[in-house]
Amino acid sequence: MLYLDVYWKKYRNKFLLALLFLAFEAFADLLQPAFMAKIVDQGIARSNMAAIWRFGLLMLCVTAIGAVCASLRNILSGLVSQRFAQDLRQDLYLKIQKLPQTGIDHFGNATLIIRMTNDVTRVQTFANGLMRIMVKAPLVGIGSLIMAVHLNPRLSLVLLCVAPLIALSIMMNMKISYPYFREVQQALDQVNRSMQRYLAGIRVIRVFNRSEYEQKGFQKNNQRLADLTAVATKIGSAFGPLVNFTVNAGVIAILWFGAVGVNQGTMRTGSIIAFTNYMMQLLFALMVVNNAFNLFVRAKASAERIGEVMNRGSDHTFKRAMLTAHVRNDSNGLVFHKVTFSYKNTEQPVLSNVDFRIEAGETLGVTGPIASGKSTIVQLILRFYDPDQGIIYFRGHPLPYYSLEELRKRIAIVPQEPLLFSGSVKENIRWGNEKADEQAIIEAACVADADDFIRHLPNGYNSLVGQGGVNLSGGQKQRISIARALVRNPDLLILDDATSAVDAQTDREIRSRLKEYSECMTCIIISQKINSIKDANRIIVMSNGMIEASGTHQELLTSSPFYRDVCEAQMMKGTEQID
Ligand SMILES: Nc1ncnc2c1ncn2[C@@H]1O[C@H](COP(=O)(O)OP(=O)(O)OP(=O)(O)O)[C@@H](O)[C@H]1O
Repeated sequence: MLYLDVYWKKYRNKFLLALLFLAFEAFADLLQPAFMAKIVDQGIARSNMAAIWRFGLLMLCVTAIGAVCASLRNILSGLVSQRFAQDLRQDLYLKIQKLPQTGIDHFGNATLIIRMTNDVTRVQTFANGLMRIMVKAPLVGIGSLIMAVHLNPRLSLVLLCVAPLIALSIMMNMKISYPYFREVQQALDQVNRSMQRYLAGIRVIRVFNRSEYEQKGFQKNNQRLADLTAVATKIGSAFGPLVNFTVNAGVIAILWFGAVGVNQGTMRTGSIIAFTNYMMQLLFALMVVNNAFNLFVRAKASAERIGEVMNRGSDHTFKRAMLTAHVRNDSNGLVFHKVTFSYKNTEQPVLSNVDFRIEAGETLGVTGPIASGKSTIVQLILRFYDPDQGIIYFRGHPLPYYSLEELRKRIAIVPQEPLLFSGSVKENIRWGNEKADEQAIIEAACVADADDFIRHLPNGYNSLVGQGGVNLSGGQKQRISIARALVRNPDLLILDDATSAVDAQTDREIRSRLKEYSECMTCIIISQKINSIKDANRIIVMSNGMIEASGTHQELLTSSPFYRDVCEAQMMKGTEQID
């Protein structure tokens, strides 16, 4: 948990100051039974009012100092723990932003959310507790022990028997309950995952009448969370009464021995009262330590889960210096050189020995059956993943030559599922390039054949789009998404099935405008629609992760049976006339 060092260094001084106030507070608590003994033995027993006043006032002063220290410590502990949690959440957010796709796949969305919220809160609660009570308890406990031994060494033997028993039960508590708290957090992840799944697919679930089925899945996860929490809490709460019982037995033993001592004239009543008080303070301290261990095991489990994310390395390496040796001067576009790749959980390679090139300003069409690896090509270009074998060159350099930011600045993608955010249409387009001015936005919308429909919206470019673009049709969303990609002025534009929801006429319109828009922009169009790719300089036909055929539209009509069949099928459908 080395990542916590940063926060320790940042807040160490304030933390230690809070502990100093806490120590004064503990000291004030410890003095009180001693004053009380003096009041009883020197004041009440001897009817000495002056002694009662003197020790009474001293006791009040010490209590007041303790109260001021407690207030200051409260202010500091609140401040430090909140700032610490804020920093931790912020850093975790930044770390998640920088995690490679393999890292995101590894954790999953649900657990990342829980780690950022619930786990951070647990660590914060523990840090706050440390400054409020957890450190005070051992101080008061040890102080009580010292004062008690000082007051009556013989009676202290009782403490020596009780204390190890209590320490033993606290250690057992920690050892037994720790694994359960880790499991509780994992179960919470599961509950979150079911909820996320439901919300993501809410429309489909309702249409298919599968709400009950989904509810059962949720119920199962929820039940597991409740069961595990119950077990973990039971274990924790079984130890509390055990500690309580042991200390109370100790108190009774002290009262019994004390009574015998008073009868024999070897002890004074005030000392017995003070001794019992110290014993109670020790009891309280040990109970707090026991609770603190409960909080500690939870916080430790949470801190480890946060640490797993914080310590996850970046798979991406920025190797500009190393890779200058690999420069390819023969191409200024995009080159896939014998690329083979599999996802972590796939046995067979998803791409095998894929080899193609497109020059700057050219258009590459990619087609092929479902799951043939078309979108995976895009994932590799954007470096969400790196190839297992082979090299991808962009503008003459292997991809790792560029920093991720630099690379992605030069590329724009229109994904299969357009993602719009709540805000105006204009804001959604400008999201692609915050420096884009009004004219650039309109120009991009015109190329994407979106200008016309946007102007017909109630407030034109200022019309509001709901989260996810709920108030727009699929085709409208796709066109705004294309405009957003264009305002980036990318060197490479990737359209991944980006016009699947627009009609053939609009599709043709967009393609012809794209050609005029930028002559030097390289373009990759992935599509099952032959019309969308037929004008490309080169088309590759993917099959089972391999390039089955490549060439121009005319060449493929003779060389690729798959391409020819798809072409004929789309012509026969009538709706997709190949022009
Ligand atoms: N993140 C992932 N993890 C594991 N396997 C994946 C992942 N993404 C895709 N795959 C698998 O890789 C294979 C190729 O998927 P890909 O999305 O590249 O196909 P595609 O040709 O684009 O398909 P489609 O036309 O349906 O979009 C599929 O078998 C798919 O299950």
